[in-house]
Amino acid sequence: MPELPGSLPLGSAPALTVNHVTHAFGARKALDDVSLSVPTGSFTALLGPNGAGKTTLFSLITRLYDNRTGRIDVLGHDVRRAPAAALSKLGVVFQARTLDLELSVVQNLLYHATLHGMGFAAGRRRALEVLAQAGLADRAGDKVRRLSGGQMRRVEIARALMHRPSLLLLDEPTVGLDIASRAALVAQVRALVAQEGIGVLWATHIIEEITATDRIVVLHRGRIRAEGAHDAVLAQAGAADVSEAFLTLVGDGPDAGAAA
Ligand SMILES: Nc1ncnc2c1ncn2[C@@H]1O[C@H](COP(=O)(O)OP(=O)(O)OP(=O)(O)O)[C@@H](O)[C@H]1O
Repeated sequence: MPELPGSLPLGSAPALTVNHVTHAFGARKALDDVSLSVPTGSFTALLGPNGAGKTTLFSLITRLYDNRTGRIDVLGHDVRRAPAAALSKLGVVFQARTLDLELSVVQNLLYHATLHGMGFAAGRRRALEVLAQAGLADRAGDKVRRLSGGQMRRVEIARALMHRPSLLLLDEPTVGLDIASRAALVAQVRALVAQEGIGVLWATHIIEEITATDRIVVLHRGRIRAEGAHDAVLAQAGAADVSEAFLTLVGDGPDAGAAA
């Protein structure tokens, strides 16, 4: 079978499928019958305003919360029935920073490698590889505390890639970064999609981060308002650009949430 650059076989399962998932906190539904997919080799932007349900969705995919309705598959593995197989294919960068500031960059990565059952030598080799990919090979021995915010984010992405996941989730990774750091981060992740064929779900409310080759999922008040290729979402919203589509789909006007 032909292979994508990241050695994912063509025709393999999507990196992520979410089918009819609902999640409530008390009486409030944070997610309401949500279905979406992230093909391998795609950059899928999950676009939603504050409170849309993006973090709740990530918490269900990563099994911080248990999905009691519907089904979530990572590369064809049901996260409920086969959590070990599903989580082994999943890399995550959470909204809050989770590096140990007092350890070196490479120590942070090796800690993650150990959690994934990698031996020391293999872990070290892979750490240097992902740091080189992230343009941070020369910072491997530095304490994380000495890095800039943008560099820390890039280390977190490198760490998430240590175990060669097929799906990478990033929850508003550019929050608090300046424009140059934001651009470097987006470029790093787009290169991964192009070169390694992984699927990326990138949660954001920053429209400038989205390009015409992306897939877009618009989430608002826990419901999917649109999903598809960039141009298809614009056509569905009758919009000339993503900003206009976003306002039409999540605004408070008469057309808001027409798909709901
Ligand atoms: N632990 C919780 N307990 C109660 N309600 C919650 C909890 N977590 C989230 N919610 C509610 O669920 C809804 C979705 O929140 P969520 O954090 O998933 O949205 P979000 O799209 O990630 O927002 P943001 O962009 O602000 O991070 C909101 O109404 C929020 O108040």
